[in-house]
Amino acid sequence: PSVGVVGIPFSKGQPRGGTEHGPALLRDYGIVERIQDLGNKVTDYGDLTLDAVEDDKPWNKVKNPRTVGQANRKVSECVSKITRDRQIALTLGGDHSIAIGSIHGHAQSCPDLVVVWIDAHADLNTPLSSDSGNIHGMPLSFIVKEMAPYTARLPGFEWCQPCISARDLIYIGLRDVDEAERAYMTECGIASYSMQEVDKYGLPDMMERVLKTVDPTGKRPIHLSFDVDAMDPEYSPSTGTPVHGGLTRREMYYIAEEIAGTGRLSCLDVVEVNPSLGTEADRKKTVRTTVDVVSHFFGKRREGNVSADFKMP
Ligand SMILES: N[C@@H](CCCCC(O)O)C(=O)O
Ligand SMILES: [Mn+2]
Ligand SMILES: [Mn+2]
Ligand SMILES: [Mn+2]
Repeated sequence: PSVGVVGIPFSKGQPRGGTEHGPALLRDYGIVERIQDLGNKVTDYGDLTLDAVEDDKPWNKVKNPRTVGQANRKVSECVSKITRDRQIALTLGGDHSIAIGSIHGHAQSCPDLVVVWIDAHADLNTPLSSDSGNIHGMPLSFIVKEMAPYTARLPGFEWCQPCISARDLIYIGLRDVDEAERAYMTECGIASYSMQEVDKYGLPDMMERVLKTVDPTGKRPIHLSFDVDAMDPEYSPSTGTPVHGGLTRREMYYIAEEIAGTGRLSCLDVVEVNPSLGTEADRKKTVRTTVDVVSHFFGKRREGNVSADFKMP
């Protein structure tokens, strides 16, 4: 399959500088080459140029609304173009607010997409429910149609219409959900497989349930939004909001190989790698694990791979 990679050097959805260096670090550790070496045809579109909006006053507690809105409009245009050209989009973040543009753009060319959100957090706060005011904790409230009554219209988001139904979204890995987010999920009927369900069902049964729930016909394009903080901090320490008791490297490999096996991965977000956090060893561990996991989303199989042009020796 052909893959379009775009770097989204962005950090204004949260207060810890450093996620803007995520794309460069992932590239330095060979994320593009690893995907190419698996036989994928890869086009690297480079990094988006994202500017801060002058005098971007908070909206209530919400920080950098215009800057985040403007950036996501660009993300949407870019992802829309990549997916319209029938390429799998790979967006390298950047904080998780970039998923607003990524899902919006993907939905322009694949309106029947489903979203699998792999994260320790629900990222479903609204501008009024958020305690932190960090938009990386709110992306899905701008995207899920049933959330519209609760989501205030922010300056900079005039372009953004919600584009998926609650039944087209499913979570994996939740273990740090705010009260309002839990209430919204119940109200809207959003399905979730938290770490409790991961342990209760085990991955094989859980992944079957996830895909059956969100895509029973097994035909719909998959938007996989992967927040590296879904993994246990043991594997991905350099991230802004780490939470203990997360997914292991093996568990992420399994999930990635099952998603890849559907042949319907249509956009992958890889977000919240923050090279500025932790020790040099933490940074190396985080980016190496992330690149390894991403290779399994793009065809790497632990049973072994044989390239198309392999000649039996
Ligand atoms: N729920 C917290 C933490 C959000 C973490 C965001 C990450 O998952 O992208 C908040 O709203 O600030
Ligand atoms: Mn997130
Ligand atoms: Mn998270
Ligand atoms: Mn731990």
